Amino acid sequence: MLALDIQNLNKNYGHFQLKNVSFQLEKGYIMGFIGANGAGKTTTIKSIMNMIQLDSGDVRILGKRMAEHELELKQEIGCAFGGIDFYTRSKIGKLTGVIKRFYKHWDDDAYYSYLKRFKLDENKKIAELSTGMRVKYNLAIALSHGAKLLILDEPTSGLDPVARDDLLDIFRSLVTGGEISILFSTHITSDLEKCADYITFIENGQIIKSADKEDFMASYRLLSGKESELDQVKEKLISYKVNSFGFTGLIRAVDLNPAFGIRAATPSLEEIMVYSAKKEESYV
Ligand SMILES: Nc1ncnc2c1ncn2[C@@H]1O[C@H](COP(=O)(O)OP(=O)(O)OP(=O)(O)O)[C@@H](O)[C@H]1O
Repeated sequence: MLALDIQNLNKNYGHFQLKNVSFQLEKGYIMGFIGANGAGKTTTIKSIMNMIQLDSGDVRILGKRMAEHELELKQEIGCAFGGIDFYTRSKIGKLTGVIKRFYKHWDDDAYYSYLKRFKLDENKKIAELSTGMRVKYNLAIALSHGAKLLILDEPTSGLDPVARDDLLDIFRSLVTGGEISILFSTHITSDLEKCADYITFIENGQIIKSADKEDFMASYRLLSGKESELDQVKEKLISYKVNSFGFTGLIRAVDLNPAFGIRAATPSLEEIMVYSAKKEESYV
């Protein structure tokens, strides 16, 4: 079953357009949503949540159309945009008392067990929470109202490596039962190498690729060779850099002809992002 199925989302802001954005997330998995600043990640997430009016497109969550079942589906979604700063002077307990009234299936036992698991003290004020604790508080809220789909916009940014690792472990443990699915956007590609099952890559409002992580990585090759070898592959490269040792360039695996005999390796997600972004600039 699909936790999330989005088809042909279009939104025109004039200077920026989401163009036929489509991708699917299977229930019980983690999808990382990557793309450069301004690529359209937040706009896509807001479209999924019906927070902005789309020009066209269809969003289905857990098999139901968001347009027709928004109130019902919002009970099953936990969404966080990094920050609950309006309530900074309230204590956790007081804020939870307000939030929980919105949810039909609120489970106090689950809430207290997540507070304990995430080492959150109800008597702390929101202002006193670290960035990592705020993310965990958001998760505790989402999980206590029975959210089956977590949509998180840059949940790990601003966290130190230990707090990030801790959160990624929590993400992995949450999807283990097969009931919960997570879509999260990030710039920190190493987080995805560690924890994502699927990767969706957006660039300039268009989905470049959405695939199983291994397939995603395998669909690109990073070539390195002597500058004299560059001419035979130049046209096929997404982009390349030249330095005193030769050149390094990214190519789609389907475009690589083994007869070229140029050294090829699997690129990291970061290299895929960097070289893909470079194609919009002039070649060096
Ligand atoms: N309400 C709005 N009105 C007009 N343009 C908007 C609006 N919201 C976002 N945009 C534009 O849409 C584009 C994509 O922004 P978006 O926030 O979706 O990118 P992003 O991939 O989340 O970027 P970042 O990684 O920097 O958060 C940007 O050019 C932005 O200026």
